Amino acid sequence: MQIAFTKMQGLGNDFIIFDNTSNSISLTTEQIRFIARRRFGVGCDQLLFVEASNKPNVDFRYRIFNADGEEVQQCGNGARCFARFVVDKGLTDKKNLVIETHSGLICPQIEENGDITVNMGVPRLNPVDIPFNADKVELQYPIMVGTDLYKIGAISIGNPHAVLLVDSIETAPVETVGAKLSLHHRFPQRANVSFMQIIDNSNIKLRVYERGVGETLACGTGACAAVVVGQRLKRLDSIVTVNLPGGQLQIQWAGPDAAVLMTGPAVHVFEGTIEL
Ligand SMILES: N[C@@H](CCC[C@H](N)C(=O)O)C(=O)O
Repeated sequence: MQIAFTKMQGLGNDFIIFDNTSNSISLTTEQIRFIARRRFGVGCDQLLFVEASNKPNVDFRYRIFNADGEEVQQCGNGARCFARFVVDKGLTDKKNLVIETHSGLICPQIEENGDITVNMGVPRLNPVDIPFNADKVELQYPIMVGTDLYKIGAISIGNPHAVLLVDSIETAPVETVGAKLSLHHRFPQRANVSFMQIIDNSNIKLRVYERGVGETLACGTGACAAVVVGQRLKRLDSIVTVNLPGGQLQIQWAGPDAAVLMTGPAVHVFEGTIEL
């Protein structure tokens, strides 16, 4: 079976996108892992499926699979690539979209300069909604990783995140502590783990160990999570430039009950077909 796909990237967080508005492509976990595997398959961090929505006033449905084959709820860089894809493919001529995901609606808007701003919804801090094992909402939670004690912000941007503050992004223990926290028993659905160095009130550096992938060059929801945690600690302003290994995102959050807005690029890389 030959399947057509589009390769896209947002700050080096890369995606294989399948158009299921006129197809009914269904892949097994093994096929997803094969496609995502670098050097053996096409290679990507996530696979995205564009589908029609049957909800009123909703333009499309968006499904996301991590490279390990697991379906997840949300993806920030993927949302921008999704919006660029549906416009470039002529599936819509709208500049403001409403997209259904497993964790609610998100609203991408195509900017004049080609960047895309996505309303990622209101961040969820209640432990039960993340989900994270804790009795009440705290700014930071103490958590043991082996014999070491860390403090994390825990938050959902539609998907679960832990955020740690570090003095130096270069020496942050992303592959070690990130991997362990991602699988920590207090996150029953596992977590994405961000390491944030605060440069000043409106600039941070960030590296993210993504659930189901490992460290990526950028994570949009991780950037949103870090800015909300930094603001709640009164360390960040309402508009923040997030410097990730793959480039910059602008994140805006006006505080409790406000939605997080993420602005950044989405880039088409190539079209391909794969034999499965
Ligand atoms: N790269 C993404 C997040 C993708 C999903 C994540 N790994 C998860 O398991 O929740 C982003 O840009 O937000």
